[in-house]
Amino acid sequence: MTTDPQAERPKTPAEHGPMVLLINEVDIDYEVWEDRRRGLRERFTGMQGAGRTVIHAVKGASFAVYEGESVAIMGSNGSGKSTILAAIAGLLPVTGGEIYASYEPRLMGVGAALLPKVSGMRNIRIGCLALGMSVEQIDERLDSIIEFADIGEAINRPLRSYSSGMKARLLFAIATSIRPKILMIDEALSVGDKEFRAKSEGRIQDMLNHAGTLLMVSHNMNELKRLCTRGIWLEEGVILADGPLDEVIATYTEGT
Ligand SMILES: Nc1ncnc2c1ncn2[C@@H]1O[C@H](COP(=O)(O)OP(=O)(O)OP(=O)(O)O)[C@@H](O)[C@H]1O
Repeated sequence: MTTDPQAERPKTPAEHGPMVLLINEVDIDYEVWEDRRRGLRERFTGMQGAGRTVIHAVKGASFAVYEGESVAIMGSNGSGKSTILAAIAGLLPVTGGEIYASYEPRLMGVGAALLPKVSGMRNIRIGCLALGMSVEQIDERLDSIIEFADIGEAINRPLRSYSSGMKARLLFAIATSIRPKILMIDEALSVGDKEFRAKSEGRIQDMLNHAGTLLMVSHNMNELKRLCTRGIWLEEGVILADGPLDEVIATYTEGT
């Protein structure tokens, strides 16, 4: 296991294919305006106002992922896990470093961008178009997506009327309707019920059996153990450990 972020990354296990993702010395900052008013005097004299703050969410992160790998990303709240996945998906710019991907990574998160006022059915069409499917391909797959989501009549209701679990079912059904080469899951499975989790884990295993690659953020260690073989521990935006999942979980559990 590598504990020094500067040290050499773990070697490619023989059973894995070529490198599909390279994260090289990546920094990601957020700029926020915070309210620094501290009292009446400051408020009336205007001496103190809102101030610009930069949050360094990810600091010098480097790792490579190989075809067929399933990587768990763990760490405390606010350690930068979602930020790094969003940057890999191209939803956030990096402040420094580079991200290279051989295929377009597909991100599934509970907050993923579907349209709240539009029905589940129309959201399927919109989501599939965004994945690059043709209208004919969507028509072909529509029934199986609806069947996998399995949310009954709710499929005709606007998305904003869905529970978080119903939304996750629909998102997962869309995101995996064409077997993705690189799938990233950000906590999205944990909101589903037992039956949904079992079904989606089956689909993920199938994807991994077909040389797909998985990056998964979860606070549920059992879920990570079922699906992943490698772990990356991120804390305050810095990678503290990267290696076989059991070892990284042990180090993480001891260290928190
Ligand atoms: N949109 C944003 N604007 C400003 N700061 C943000 C934004 N999103 C996240 N952050 C900050 O970036 C840091 C990393 O947040 P991130 O959401 O990546 O953490 P996380 O590891 O996914 O946390 P959690 O386990 O709670 O989901 C935190 O300090 C957070 O406050």
